[in-house]
Amino acid sequence: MQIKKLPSLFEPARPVLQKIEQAGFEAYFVGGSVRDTILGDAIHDIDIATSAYPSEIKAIFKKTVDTGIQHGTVMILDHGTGYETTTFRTESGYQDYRRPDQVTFVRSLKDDLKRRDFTINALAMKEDGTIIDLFDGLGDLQRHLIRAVGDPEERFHEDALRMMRAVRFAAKLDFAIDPATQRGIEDHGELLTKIAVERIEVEFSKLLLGINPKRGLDYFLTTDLYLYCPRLQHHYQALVKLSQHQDWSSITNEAEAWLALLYSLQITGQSAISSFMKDWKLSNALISLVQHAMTVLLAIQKDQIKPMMLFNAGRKAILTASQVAEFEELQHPDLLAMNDQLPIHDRHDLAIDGGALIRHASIQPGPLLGKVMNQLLALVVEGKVANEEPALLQEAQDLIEKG
Ligand SMILES: Nc1ccn([C@@H]2O[C@H](COP(=O)(O)OP(=O)(O)OP(=O)(O)O)[C@@H](O)[C@H]2O)c(=O)n1
Ligand SMILES: [Mg+2]
Repeated sequence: MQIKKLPSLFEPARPVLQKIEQAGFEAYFVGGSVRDTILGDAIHDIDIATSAYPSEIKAIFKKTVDTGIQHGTVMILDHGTGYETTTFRTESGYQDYRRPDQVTFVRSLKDDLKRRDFTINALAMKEDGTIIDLFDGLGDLQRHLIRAVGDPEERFHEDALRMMRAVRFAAKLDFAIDPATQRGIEDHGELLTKIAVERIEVEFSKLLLGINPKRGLDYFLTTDLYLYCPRLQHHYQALVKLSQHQDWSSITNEAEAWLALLYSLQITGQSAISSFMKDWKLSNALISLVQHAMTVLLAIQKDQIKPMMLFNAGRKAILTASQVAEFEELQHPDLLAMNDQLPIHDRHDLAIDGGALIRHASIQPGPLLGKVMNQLLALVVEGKVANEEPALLQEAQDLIEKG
C-alpha cells in the first residue's frame, strides 16, 4: 500500500528521511500519525524511527539536540523546525510495569515495531508514502480492531498504561477490542495502580472526548479497569448510566467532560469536586472552572438561574455548564445571552469604588464598607440600580440608613 497524497505536516520532514536514507540507513514515519493518515483523520505530530544510531544521526546533520539520547531520541533541526528521531530499539526489564530497565538499539525495523502496543500503532511509512505492515495493522484498521502486537500480557507488563490506551482508542476510533487483548486487560487491570495518575488521566480524558465514549466506557467497565482509577470504585451504576448517553456531541473539551462525569456521579459540592479532581491530579484552573460550572448546572437543574450567579460564574463556566445541560437534556434558556445582557461583567466595572463611598457617603473603611459594596454590586447586576455614581451614592446612603 502506498499513500499518494501525504498530509502537509509530513512534507517538510520528507527531505530529512531522504537524507538519512542517502547515508545508508533506514528511516520511517511511525506511530499515531501513520495510523491516522490511513484512517483519513487529522494528524497533530509526527514520529520518526531510524536504524541509524544517535551518533550516526549527529554525524549526518549539522544541527541536532540531544532530547533523549539515552532512549535513542535526537532532535534534528532543519530550516528552523525540530524533528525528533528515535533509533530502532528493543526494551527489556520492565520491573516497574512502566518503563524498561534497559534499552538496546537495533538495526531491524521489525524488532522495533514488535514491542509497540497495538497493531494499528505498529505501522511504518516510508517518506514516499509506502506502508510497511508487519503485524496486519492494515487488516485491523479495516476490521476496526484494537489488537495487541503479539502476546497482550507481555505488552501490558511492559507498560500497564497500554490497557487504558486500549479503551481510549476504542472510544477515540470507535473500534472494538480484540477478545484476547480484552482478556489481557481483564487479567492485568490491577497493574494500572503502578502507573502515575497523570498519565491515566490523559487517557481517560481522551476517552471521554472520543467519537464514541460509550464504547470506551463500556470496555472500561466490563474489563474492571475503572476499579483501579482514582475514586471511581464505588460508582459502577453511575458510570453505567453515564455510558448510556447516546449523544456526546456537546462534550467538546476537558472541562465539559469532567463536569459531565462529576454530575453523573452526583459529586456536586464545591469541596467534594476539589478533592475528587485533586486525586486525579487535575490543575487548579480546571478545578475552579468546573466548580463554577457546577453551580450554574445545578441552578439550571433546579430552574433557579439568577443574574448574580451568572455574574459570579463568568462566561467560560456558563458555556461549560450549558454544554453539559445539553448533554443531560436539561431544559434551559440561553444563559450566554443572559450573561451578555448583564449591565456589568466585572467588579471593576462598578461606577463607584470604596474610596468614593468613604469620601462622599461618610462610611469608614471596614466590614460595613465591604458589605455595602457587595449590595451595590448585586443591585447593579440585577438591573435594579443604574451603574452611575450619583445613583449608587444615593443607594449607599439608603442602605446605611436602613442598617
Ligand atoms: N504505551 C505506549 C505508548 C506508545 N507506544 C508507541 O508509540 C507510538 C506513539 O505514542 P503516542 O504518541 O503516545 O500515541 P499515538 O499512538 O501516537 O496516539 P496519539 O494520537 O494520541 O498521539 C504509538 O503509536 C505506539 O507505537 C507504545 O507502544 N506504547
Ligand atoms: Mg502520537
